[in-house]
Amino acid sequence: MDRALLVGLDLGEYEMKQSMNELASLAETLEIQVIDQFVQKANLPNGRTYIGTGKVEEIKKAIEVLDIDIVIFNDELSPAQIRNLEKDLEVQIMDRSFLILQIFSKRAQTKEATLEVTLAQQRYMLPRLIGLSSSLSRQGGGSFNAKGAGETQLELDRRRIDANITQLERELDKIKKEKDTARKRRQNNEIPMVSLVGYTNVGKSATMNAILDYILKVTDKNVIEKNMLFATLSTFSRRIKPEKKPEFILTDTVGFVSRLPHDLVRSFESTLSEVKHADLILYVMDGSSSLAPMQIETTSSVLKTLEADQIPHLYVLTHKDMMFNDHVGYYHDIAISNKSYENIDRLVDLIYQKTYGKKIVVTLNVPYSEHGVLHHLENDTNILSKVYTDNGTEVLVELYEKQLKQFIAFYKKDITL
Ligand SMILES: Nc1nc2c(ncn2[C@@H]2O[C@H](COP(=O)(O)OP(=O)(O)OP(=O)(O)O)[C@@H](O)[C@H]2O)c(=O)[nH]1
Ligand SMILES: [Mg+2]
Repeated sequence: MDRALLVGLDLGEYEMKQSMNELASLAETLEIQVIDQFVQKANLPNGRTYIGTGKVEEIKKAIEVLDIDIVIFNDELSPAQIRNLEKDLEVQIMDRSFLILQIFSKRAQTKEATLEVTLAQQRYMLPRLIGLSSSLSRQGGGSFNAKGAGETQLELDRRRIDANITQLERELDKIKKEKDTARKRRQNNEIPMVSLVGYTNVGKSATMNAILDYILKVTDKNVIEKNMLFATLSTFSRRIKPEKKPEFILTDTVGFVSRLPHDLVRSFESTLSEVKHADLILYVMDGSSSLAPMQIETTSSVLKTLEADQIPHLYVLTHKDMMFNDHVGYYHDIAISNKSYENIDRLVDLIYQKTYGKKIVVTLNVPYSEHGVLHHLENDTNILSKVYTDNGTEVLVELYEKQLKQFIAFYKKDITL
């Protein structure tokens, strides 16, 4: 197991302790052992080494004493900073972005996610080739200062990465087009699409499973839920069709983390396109965590980047079973438990209200020639009564406002007032 030191620069921009703890969890996700951490207060990062010269010296000593293999920085470093730090500290240097990219790369399971992570990694590497090639050449015993041969190699590497990026973009574009077609088909059918969105490890997948299990009594189609960062790296969509109600598509998505590498958000366009085209977004937060406000802020800012911040949404707090009292300080539309399933039915009701509108009761007159319609009504609405008349079946039904469009030809009168 690699032994690491964490280093953070406190510029007063965010809560440092919490951010360093998160960095430690990210490192542990990659099975890196965190031995110690250093935080320095500053007004500005040092252009050459990110942290100040004195701090570099202090860390160098710690590296020797503690037998450290890697130093991980809680920010994205410039290519020059990585290079200089590698030279000064003589161990592997990682920044926050690199760490997150590594986790995504290890976890990616679908072809789409694998392509996206690889693309993000290549985009991240391109401007940093000099630093990377320096550590490669050091491993090979050569000197990265050697001009000529080194530069040619660099140029070759750059061209190879450029070609890779083009190829990956092309493959992803193909997948995106296929998904666009599938989505258009669903949109034409007017099936609402609902996306679960939020910080990593807040309970998005668990909410999906709870809905599948509690409402549909389906357990074999569950998605993976785990107490770890980035358990989900692909979007999974499931059709939700309770008895006597219309259907909607529920999508579980990749979790966010604060300061997600820019390259990653850009590369996950295809996966996150699901979110961009949703009819309703469920902002999922862990109601038992003091980090909920920070998590929701991060989520909102990523959604803004995706231009998805104007989509109708609901704030959903999970872990209701772990909240110590009913007084919840965070703004929310509903608090649920994915363990006891408390309020899962109410969440589903809210989803219907937001996507299909309010419930109404109407009388429909269905001619006997329209065989399919009664069957459709039985499946998708709540039939209150049926009377067989000379002109056809007169049905009193309870349904959602937006469903009426499908049956408007048979509309007789509105009972709801
Ligand atoms: N007690 C309790 N645990 C929950 C609840 N919701 C989720 N969990 C647990 O919290 C952990 C994280 O849940 P996930 O559903 O995997 O979280 P996620 O948001 O999908 O995380 P990523 O896929 O990593 O982004 C799991 O161990 C869940 O079982 C809840 O309401 N109550
Ligand atoms: Mg998940």
